[in-house]
Amino acid sequence: MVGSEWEGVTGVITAGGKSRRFGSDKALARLDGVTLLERVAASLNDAQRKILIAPRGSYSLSGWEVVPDGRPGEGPLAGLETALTAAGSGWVAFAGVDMPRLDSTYWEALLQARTAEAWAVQAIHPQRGPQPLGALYHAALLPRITRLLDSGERRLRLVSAPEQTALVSGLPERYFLNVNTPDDLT
Ligand SMILES: Nc1nc2c(ncn2[C@@H]2O[C@H](COP(=O)(O)OP(=O)(O)OP(=O)(O)O)[C@@H](O)[C@H]2O)c(=O)[nH]1
Ligand SMILES: [Mg+2]
Repeated sequence: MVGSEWEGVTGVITAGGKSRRFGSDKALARLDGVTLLERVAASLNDAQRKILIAPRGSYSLSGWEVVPDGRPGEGPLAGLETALTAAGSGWVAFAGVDMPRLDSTYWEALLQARTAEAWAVQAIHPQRGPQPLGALYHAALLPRITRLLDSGERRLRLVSAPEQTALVSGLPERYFLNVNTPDDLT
């Protein structure tokens, strides 16, 4: 059945950042006339449930539940903790607002790479390596993430142990566009 890999998958966009380097809210910046937030949301359109981690009232995105950060301002690792708590079970497809070239084909490649042992699935950028945003995470990771955060850790790339992370290589480089400054959009 077409799209069945999305069964039980929660699409999540983490959008609680301050866009300090961009200089204005990058979620609302446009690429080809469409906001970065709407572009990422479109890539996750086939997810069964859709959750936006952001302050209440900050964005309106039809069909998406808004869940505010449990630890506001503590970064995307904390955003993922909130997301996995809200999802409750199964897999979360976890995107940043600033990845406007993702599409459903990208996510489906990751969904197909899930294994029984893996609690995370990440794409490998040819130079930058495994990408912790634009990745899949299983709700079983929640205790580990809470432990990391409680111990003061904030680095998203430590989210999953390497032996529990399935990696996908060979995806087109355009998918990895990550908008941090206005120059990244030109
Ligand atoms: N939920 C949540 N998401 C966050 C938080 N901090 C960053 N993010 C998101 O994580 C993704 C990548 O983060 P960054 O590129 O550092 O974005 P940012 O923090 O807004 O930008 P800078 O201020 O320039 O670092 C973006 O989608 C951000 O919105 C946070 O505290 N909570
Ligand atoms: Mg940041």
